[in-house]
Amino acid sequence: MRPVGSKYLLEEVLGRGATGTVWRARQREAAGAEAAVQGQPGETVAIKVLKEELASDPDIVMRFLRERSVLLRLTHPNIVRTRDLVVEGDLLALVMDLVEGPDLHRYLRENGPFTPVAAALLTAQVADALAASHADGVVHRDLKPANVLLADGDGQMHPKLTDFGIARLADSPGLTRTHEFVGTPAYVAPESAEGRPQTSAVDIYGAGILLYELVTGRPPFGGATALEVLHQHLSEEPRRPTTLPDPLWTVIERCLSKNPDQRPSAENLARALRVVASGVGVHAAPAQAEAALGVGALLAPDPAPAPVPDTGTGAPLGNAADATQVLAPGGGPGPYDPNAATSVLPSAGAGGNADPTQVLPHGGGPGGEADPTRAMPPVPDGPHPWENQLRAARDRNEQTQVQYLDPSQDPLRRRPHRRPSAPPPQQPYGQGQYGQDPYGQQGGYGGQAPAPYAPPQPAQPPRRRQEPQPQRYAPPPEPPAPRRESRGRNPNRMRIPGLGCLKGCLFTLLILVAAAWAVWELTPLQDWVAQGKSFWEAVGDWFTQVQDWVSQLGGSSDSGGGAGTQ
Ligand SMILES: Nc1ncnc2c1ncn2[C@@H]1O[C@H](COP(=O)(O)OP(=O)(O)OP(=O)(O)O)[C@@H](O)[C@H]1O
Repeated sequence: MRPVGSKYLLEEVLGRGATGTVWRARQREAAGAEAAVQGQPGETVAIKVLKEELASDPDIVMRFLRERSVLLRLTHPNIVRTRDLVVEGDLLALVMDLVEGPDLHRYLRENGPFTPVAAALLTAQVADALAASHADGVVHRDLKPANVLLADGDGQMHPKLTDFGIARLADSPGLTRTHEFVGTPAYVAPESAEGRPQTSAVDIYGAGILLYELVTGRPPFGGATALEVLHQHLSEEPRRPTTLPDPLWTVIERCLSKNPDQRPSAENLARALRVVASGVGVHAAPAQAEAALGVGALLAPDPAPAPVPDTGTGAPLGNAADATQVLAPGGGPGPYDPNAATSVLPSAGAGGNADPTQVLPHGGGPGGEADPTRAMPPVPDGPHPWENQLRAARDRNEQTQVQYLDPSQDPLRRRPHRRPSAPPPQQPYGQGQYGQDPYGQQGGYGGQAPAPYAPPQPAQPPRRRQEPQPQRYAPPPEPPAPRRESRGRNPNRMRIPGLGCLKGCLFTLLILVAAAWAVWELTPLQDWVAQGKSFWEAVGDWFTQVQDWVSQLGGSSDSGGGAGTQ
């Protein structure tokens, strides 16, 4: 067991991230007055011991100490409380409340996507945490499922947001100067990816991605390389899962607005998500369903987002998802592994020779010598290589001519097998699965299919109130394809020539006989013609007469012939 300061003993590793290792630890004695929570001897805590590279960077140590008061005062039921910060020699550690329970990334991986109601309620609590921190001027910038711990209590799981301090450490002047980023493309907001100024709106974007991932099992943007993913954040719209309730999609779309000024505040997001959760469930009353459909009205753009200081010129990619990303120096995109852990994105530093294996600046400039300029404030030195790479990628995209193509002229669309299959009919909201487990998991690991929705409530959900929706390109409707007439083929493939005709003749004969019988029996005809004989007797007589007549004809012709020859 290793001591941390004089107050804590590390017992067992709980997990490792890109910025450090988290330990289960025990308190030896009550912490000093500077700690937010003094604690009791024997109490169990979690301690994140930051990597040596961080701990040995004077900038980071300074920032760590400067942020102490901010981190220690951040208290909220949905935020993992930081109890103490320890700086000792080369050791930098955050003492936190120990959360017994998995993180959301692991939970999602093991249990599959959530129902819309459960996802909305869980994200609402994350938004509560963001609202509290934003009100305090703290922007997380590293929102991702791995940073949401699920505390187990009363058979329910309470999401708790953690790692608040880490993104702030990444703001270290040392980091910005050497152009190294801690972050993961899957959760990065477009403005962060472009190195534009960041505000609390980056957390709202992260919450939108998290919500999308909760209901589908994966974040909306993926790709073979980190650059590809970042590019999608900048220019692609997320694909809507077909069975997602309209109100939930409205929330996701607003959070994922490319323009940060269009995103709602965390407080409004939390409120909107609760309205959605109560309006799309199976037990929703008509008024609740109506309110959910009008959720867009609650998602007005945040008029005063909290600014993130010192961002805007090659700012760190503060948002990280669940993928460790290393971009090769010189801008070449490294391999993108969306299932790895948190990200460190070194890029070409001065001279373009950043070490892609280096997690964070170590000791100073290349070569490891201490950098004498380190204590100085960051100097913005032109656009960050990331910006250049992304702009170049975007320019390439813009050069691609996108022309309107008449769908009837589109050879692919005309091929029936290429026509996209008609989307399944949108089912009414309300999934009765919430409550199956604490968070209404849908089951099926990583399943892309969102939860099937229960049949409508007795009352039909009222019509959607018209919301000003962002304009999206909608291709002109295709002319309906002519219906193919069924050829009505007999499944019996053997064909007998003339069989159809013969059947027709026999059928006609049968009808004639039946008609004749009916006329004979039902009219006085039999009395007039055959002295009351029945139909069949009369027919038999006629048949005999015809037979006699034919044989007489034959006999007379024979006798005639014989006379001639005599
Ligand atoms: N307060 C805590 N209580 C219990 N477990 C924790 C606590 N904080 C973190 N953990 C666990 O420790 C592990 C590592 O955490 P850490 O924050 O280092 O990982 P990460 O979020 O994947 O990486 P990063 O450093 O990039 O944020 C995670 O699996 C997490 O569940």
